[in-house]
Formats: sequence, structure tokens, C-alpha cells
Amino acid sequence: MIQAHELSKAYVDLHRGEFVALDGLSFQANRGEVYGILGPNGAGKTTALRILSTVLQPTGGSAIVNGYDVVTQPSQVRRQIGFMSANTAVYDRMTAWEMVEYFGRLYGIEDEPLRERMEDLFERLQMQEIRDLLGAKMSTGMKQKVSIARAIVHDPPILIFDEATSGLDVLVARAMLDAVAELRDQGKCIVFSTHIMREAERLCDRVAIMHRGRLLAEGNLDALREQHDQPDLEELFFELIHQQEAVVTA
Ligand SMILES: Nc1ncnc2c1ncn2[C@@H]1O[C@H](COP(=O)(O)OP(=O)(O)OP(=O)(O)O)[C@@H](O)[C@H]1O
Repeated sequence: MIQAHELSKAYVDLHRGEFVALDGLSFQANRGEVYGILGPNGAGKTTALRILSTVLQPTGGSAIVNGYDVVTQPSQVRRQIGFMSANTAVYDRMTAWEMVEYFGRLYGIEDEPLRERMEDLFERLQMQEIRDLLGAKMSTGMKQKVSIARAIVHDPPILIFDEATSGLDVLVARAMLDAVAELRDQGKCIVFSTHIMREAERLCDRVAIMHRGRLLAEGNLDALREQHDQPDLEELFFELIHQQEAVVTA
């Protein structure tokens, strides 16, 4: 469903000049799996996910999303994906229903199918009680539900979650992870970035471990643990990062 090949991104900024934030990321994510992009702050996770969702253009490499090229077919790509991050906005002056409806219309869904889809979504995400609540009056957990609903209203086959649990309390974060697992079970292809290893262990089938824009390890979680002879993902993560730091500073 997603094939990224040697994706790279160099930013030019005043202080650092040309700065390579993403350096040859390759991976494949499939239907019915959660693919984890793991890395510490600044690893390049958001950059990679923004390229996949066509918000940013890569400076090298390519990516195909459900058959469409992110550079040459961006509008088709956008129809294949739902994107959600911790910063996804919920508008203060719209109700939950109005917000999801607004995005459904942006995706060009006709009135009647949109209403049916929303009834189903509000039921499944247990949002009936916040249907008429204004964004300004919602708790963080309620806002997260609205953000999920808005990301999936057009029923995309691919979902991209960028550090979506960041800043959430444990209960809301768990509800969010459960929602992601349910979407996976429905056959969606999910790319999920996080720096929280326990989340990755709970949710991800395969992962890419990144640091400083580079891919340090990639593949099935159990295979990675076996290959590196390290059963604890957090330890494995530290070891890989430590090794790369040693190479960079040598
Ligand atoms: N627009 C930009 N211009 C210059 N540098 C940028 C820009 N956006 C990101 N970067 C740099 O690229 C690197 C990767 O950033 P990115 O946000 O992709 O990492 P991340 O893994 O998502 O980190 P975090 O977990 O902190 O969100 C960082 O060093 C960041 O400062």
C-alpha cells in the first residue's frame, strides 16, 4: 500500500544552511498492518510522514501510496489517506458534528452518504453525547475522537498518525491506541510514528527505527529483537542510537 524508496529531504535554513532531515528512508507498509516509525526528537519522522501525505516534497527518492506517486499525483494520494497528528486542530466554534461534516464535504462526499457515514462513525467512536458540543467545550479526549473521525470520514484505505498520542493522559492515549488497532483490524494500512517504545510494542507489526534522518533498523519486531539479541525494544532502540552516535562522533 505504501512503498517508500530512498526518500530524502534537505531543508535550507539560515543557521544550518542545507540540513538533511531525511536521508534515504525505504520501507513498505501493507494492508491490515500498523507500521511504526520510531525515533527520538528530530529523527525525521514528521518530515517523512509529511512527504507521504504530500504536504512536503522530497528532495530525493520516491513514494507510492496505494498506487499513486506522491510527487506527480498528489491529489489522488490525498484521497487515499487520512492524516492525524497531536496538533490536528479542532475548531472552537464548531460542534463535533459540524466539524466532521465540514471535512466530509471537503472530500466531496454527497449529503446522504455523508450523513450515513457520520451516523456510523459517531456510533462506533462513541461520540453521540458530544455530537452538539462546541470544540471550545471539549476535553482533550473528546477532541481526539473528533480528530480521528475527521481523518477517517472519507474512509481512506491508509491512515497516517504522527505522534498522535503525544500530550494525552494514559486513558485517552489507550483509547486512541485501541481505535488504531480497530482500524488495522478493518484492513486499513496504518503508519504510526512515536518515540514511545511501549506504544510501538503494543501496536506495531513492523517498524523503522530512525535517528538523525537515517534508518537504523527495519522490519518485523520479533525478527529485530532476535537479530540484535535484545528482547527489550527500548534497550534495542538505545543500543542502535548509541552505536550511530559513536560512528558520527568518531
Ligand atoms: N522547515 C524546516 N526547516 C529546517 N529544518 C527543519 C524544518 N522542519 C524540520 N526541520 C529539522 O529537521 C529535523 C527533523 O525534524 P522532524 O520534525 O521531521 O523530526 P521528528 O522525528 O518528527 O521529531 P519530533 O519527535 O521532535 O517531532 C530536525 O532537526 C528539524 O529541526
